[in-house]
Amino acid sequence: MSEVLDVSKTQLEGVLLIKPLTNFEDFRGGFVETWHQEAYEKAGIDVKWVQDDLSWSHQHVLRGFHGDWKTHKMVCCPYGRLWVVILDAREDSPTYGKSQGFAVTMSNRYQLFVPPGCAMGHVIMSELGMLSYKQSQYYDRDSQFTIKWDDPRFNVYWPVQNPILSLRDKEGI
Ligand SMILES: Cc1cn([C@H]2C[C@H](O)[C@@H](COP(=O)(O)OP(=O)(O)O[C@H]3O[C@H](C)C(=O)[C@H](O)[C@H]3O)O2)c(=O)[nH]c1=O
Repeated sequence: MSEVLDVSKTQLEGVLLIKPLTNFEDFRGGFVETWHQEAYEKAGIDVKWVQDDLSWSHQHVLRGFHGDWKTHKMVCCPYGRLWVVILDAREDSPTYGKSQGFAVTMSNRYQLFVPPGCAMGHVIMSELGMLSYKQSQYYDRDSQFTIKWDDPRFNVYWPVQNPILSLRDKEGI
């Protein structure tokens, strides 16, 4: 049975920070539940996930910002240390244009619940970093939007100034 979730609001409308309390560690290693339907429902998070993803990157790789208008995401870091930034791209949101960064790491086990219309970017702070995220919609590249990591309109803080980027992220296309 899962422990009670520690769910807190963030500076961004609808984005939640979750600190799973099943942080079990012993001399062998550790264990954490990353989803428990009943416990998350009790915490007000009731989403049917249809896809689970793992993305791994080398130090200072930055992926994003990417988002779409339909998909909820549940994000965590199974390995390494990430700096994850969520940017509210919803023009009708009270926090439109605002961003918030989070250290999401294997050791803190933090999860982020990200609603549609919020773009996500992350940069790897460890030698190797893995992002794991659940999606409520199947991947559809054509329905995604991209915002440049350093778009001057949003003045986002990043702990890395010269990240390693894909062409898509370099061009913001
Ligand atoms: C997202 C996704 C990608 N792919 C394939 C498509 C490409 O052949 C390859 C890499 O895709 P892409 O370069 O778009 O991946 P990222 O730039 O890391 O972006 C993706 O992963 C970061 C972490 C995000 O946060 C984005 O939401 C997501 O778009 O994986 C799939 O087959 N299924 C998928 O759900």
